[in-house]
Amino acid sequence: MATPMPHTTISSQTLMLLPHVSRRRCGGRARARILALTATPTSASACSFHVCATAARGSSPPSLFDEAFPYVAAEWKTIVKGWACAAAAVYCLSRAVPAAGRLPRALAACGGGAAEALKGGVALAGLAAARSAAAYVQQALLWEAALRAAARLRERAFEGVLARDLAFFDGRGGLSAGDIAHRITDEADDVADAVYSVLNIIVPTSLQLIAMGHQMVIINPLLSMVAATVIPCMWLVIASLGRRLRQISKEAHISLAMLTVYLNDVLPSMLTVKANNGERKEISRFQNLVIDDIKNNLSKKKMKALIPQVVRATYIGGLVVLCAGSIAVSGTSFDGEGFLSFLTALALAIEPIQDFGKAYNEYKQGEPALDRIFDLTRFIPEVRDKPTAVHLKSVKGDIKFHDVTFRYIDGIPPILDGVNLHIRSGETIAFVGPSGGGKTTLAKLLLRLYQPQSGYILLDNCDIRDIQLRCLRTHIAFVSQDAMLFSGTIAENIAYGDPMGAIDMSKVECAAKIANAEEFIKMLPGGYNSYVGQKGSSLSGGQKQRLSVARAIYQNSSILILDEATSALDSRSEILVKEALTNLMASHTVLVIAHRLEMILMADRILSLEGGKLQEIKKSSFLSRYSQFSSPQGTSPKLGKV
Ligand SMILES: Nc1ncnc2c1ncn2[C@@H]1O[C@H](COP(=O)(O)OP(=O)(O)OP(=O)(O)O)[C@@H](O)[C@H]1O
Repeated sequence: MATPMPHTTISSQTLMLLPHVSRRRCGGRARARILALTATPTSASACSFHVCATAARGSSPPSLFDEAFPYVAAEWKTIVKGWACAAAAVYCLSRAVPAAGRLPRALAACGGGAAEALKGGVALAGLAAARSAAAYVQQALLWEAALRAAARLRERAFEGVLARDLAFFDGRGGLSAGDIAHRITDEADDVADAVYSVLNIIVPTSLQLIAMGHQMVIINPLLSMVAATVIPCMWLVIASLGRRLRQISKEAHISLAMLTVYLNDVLPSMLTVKANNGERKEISRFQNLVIDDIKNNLSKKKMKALIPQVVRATYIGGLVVLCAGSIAVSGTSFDGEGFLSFLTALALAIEPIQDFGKAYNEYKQGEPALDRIFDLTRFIPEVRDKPTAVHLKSVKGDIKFHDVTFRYIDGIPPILDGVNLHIRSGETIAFVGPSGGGKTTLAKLLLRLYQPQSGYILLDNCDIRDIQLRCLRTHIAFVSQDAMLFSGTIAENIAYGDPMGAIDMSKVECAAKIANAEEFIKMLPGGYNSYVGQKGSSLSGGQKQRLSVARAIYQNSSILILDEATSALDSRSEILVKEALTNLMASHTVLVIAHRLEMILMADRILSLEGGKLQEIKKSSFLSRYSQFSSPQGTSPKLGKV
């Protein structure tokens, strides 16, 4: 007998798509709340390993820089090419500085040496053009690296979200779907901006600063020292304003995130809004959020506008100091040509200093976004694969629950209280009981969407914790009450279990036929290629349900769970689907959670789940107990929550 053990991997198979309503630029939410999250990688990427290894060691969490480094380092080839272009651009610039200083003399000598002046001008123009071209390629390459790094991070974050336990999506994870979508879309863009700025300052800006500083020192060391006093002043100003900008940016991020979350909530609920005349109320809620957003965003924009002005003012102040310095040293061998070259070099040195400031600010703005994205990946799921988990090629469908006790939240009575159950291979079991009795929960435990607090479940005498999650869920087809469909075509929805682009159309058509969906599909203009709209919004409840049944049939699993799978069907459709299910029941282990008498009577055994306890009901006593529900027309009566 298998014993309860901790588990190991992840499957995203059963997770629903996150609604995506997103806008550019959003960021922080209360950090304390976010830090409650945790995550583990599904892929063996270097980045994932790094984070997990640290988590496993129980050491202090890695710094943001450490976490982000592998994503950026993966783009090293593009970065090196970009930096090589930067070096070329700086080389052109350093050649242009003395050439600029010589130009006035060449122009003054125009009368006697026009060719000389032309040569100097052409050389300068050539250097400027070469510098522009190199700078352009440098920026394009560094942007490519930054965007690719952000895309990797985005993928990793989504992977992390899919690896989360289902409980995270039940609202106990502390994050709404809108917030998650926002982090993965908009905030990843903020991270790209920050990465670009940092890449840009590491080499191009530093090189330019060093090259121009070098030029200045060659021309006039004393004056260079005077000029150098301007740099720390500017840097102090930039740093202090940057800290303030980070705080303001965080507030702006929060207000924009709240707006996104709100839209994610309200847009999919339009039916309820309209049916309840909620439009005015929603407009005023939206306006309040917009006002908040404007206030915070405006503060951020003002600060961003203020910083260059302050930097410029410091720069001009510095130049005044420099002029005074130049007067003080006028007795030295500082000629006009040297002075012009010096000023050119100084002007070109100021540019990278300003870039340092901009990059610092960009990084400060991107920091909260980076933190929030990594928060999606910092966790270890409760339900995961053991390293020794096995893959079962096929299963017979023999299921045993041993003393299974489960509650969603600590401190409340268990939903399942020491449940023991043996379902033999090929059996059909109907689960009945009051609403909220725990029927769906029982099915979810079999799928390992949650972890029982005690007891264990065996599939073909193998503890389901010892079976790879992907494998387990491949052998169990689940038709949920919600008949969840995804944006996409009918064929894509039926063949959801297959990888993208690997749809077996003959299998799709066959599944649709068995599920009695073929008739309505053929009436659609695009047939199997018709789009179903967001969450299948263009289809009726019964049509969605038939597609869900078709999806389960397509999966061709040994175990079929039908959770009120026919509740939205009319009696004619129900009869047809019932016939199809009768055929499937002959060759599958079927768990039916049903409220319709006919569906219940199709089962070999009827089990009632109430107060956490399972009890078998004989068909005869079940029939006599509920005979009052029999429909006069002979169609399947709905029992309600029995
Ligand atoms: N994700 C969840 N988090 C917390 N409690 C939950 C969650 N899902 C279900 N519950 C609670 O667990 C209990 C059992 O729910 P379950 O969906 O299993 O009942 P059910 O018998 O299938 O009900 P119904 O027949 O109405 O579908 C209910 O009280 C429900 O409120």
